[in-house]
Amino acid sequence: MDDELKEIMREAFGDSSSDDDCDSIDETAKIQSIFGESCCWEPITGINGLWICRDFLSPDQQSSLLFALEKEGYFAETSHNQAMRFGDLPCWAIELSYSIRENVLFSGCVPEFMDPITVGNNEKECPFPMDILWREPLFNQLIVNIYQPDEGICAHIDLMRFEDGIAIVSLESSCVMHFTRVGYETSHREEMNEGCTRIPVLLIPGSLVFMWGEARYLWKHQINRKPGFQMWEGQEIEQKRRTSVTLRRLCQTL
Ligand SMILES: O=C(O)CCC(=O)C(=O)O
Ligand SMILES: [Fe+2]
Repeated sequence: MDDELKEIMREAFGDSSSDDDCDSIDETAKIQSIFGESCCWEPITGINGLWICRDFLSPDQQSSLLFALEKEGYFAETSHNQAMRFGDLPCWAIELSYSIRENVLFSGCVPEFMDPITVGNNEKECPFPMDILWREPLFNQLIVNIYQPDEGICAHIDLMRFEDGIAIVSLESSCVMHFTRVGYETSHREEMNEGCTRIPVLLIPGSLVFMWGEARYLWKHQINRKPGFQMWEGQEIEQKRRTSVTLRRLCQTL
C-alpha cells in the first residue's frame, strides 16, 4: 500500500490493533475488524448516486456479522423483524462503518488518491462524495431488518430526518430491490416498464449498496418478495429469510 495512504488511514482510524473505544471488545468484534477487504464499486446505470459493492463481505465475514446480530438477540423470535439503534452504535456496527470508509478509500475511486486527469471534476465517479466520506461519525443510526420469506418493504424514500448517504448491507437471501423515480410511480404492475423510471438492482448476500444525492432523494426503493416478483434474468430467485443492516446518520438539530 502506498505510504501516504497508509499514513492517512492511520490518522483516520488509528493503529488497527489498539484504536477501539469498545473496552469489552470480544472475539466477534475482532473477527469483524477484517470487514471490507473488497473494493470493487460499480455505479448503477440510470440512477445517479447509487453504487454497489457486490462482494463487500466474504462468506466468513457475513457469518461473523450474523453471529453478532444473533448475540444481540435479534433473531430470537420470528415475530421480531426490526431492531433500531441510535447514537452510540455497538462495536460490530462501528467496525462495519469504519470498514465502509476504508473500503471506499482503497477502491481507487477517491479523487484525492487518483490521477487528476482521470478524475476531472466529476465527483459522480466516486461512490461517496468527500463530505460524506469524512464526516464524523460516518453513521450514528442503524436498523436491522429481518424479513421472513414473502416479506419485503414498500416503496419509500428514507425519512428526511436522516442525512444524505445511506448504506445497506445484505445478508442471507438474495433479492431484487426496485428503484422508482419519484413522480413516475404507478399502482398498475402492467404499466410498469423496466425502462428509465423503474430499475431493478440485485442484492446478493455480502453486498453493500450506497445511496446518496438523487438516489437517496429522487428515487423510491422497495422490495417485493411476494411469489412471482423476485425475478432476475428470467429466473425466480428462491426466497428464504433475508437480513439487512442499514446505516444512516441523523440530521443534526439546531
Ligand atoms: O432491507 C433493505 O435492504 C432496505 C431497508 C430499507 O430500505 C430501510 O430500512 O429503509
Ligand atoms: Fe429505505
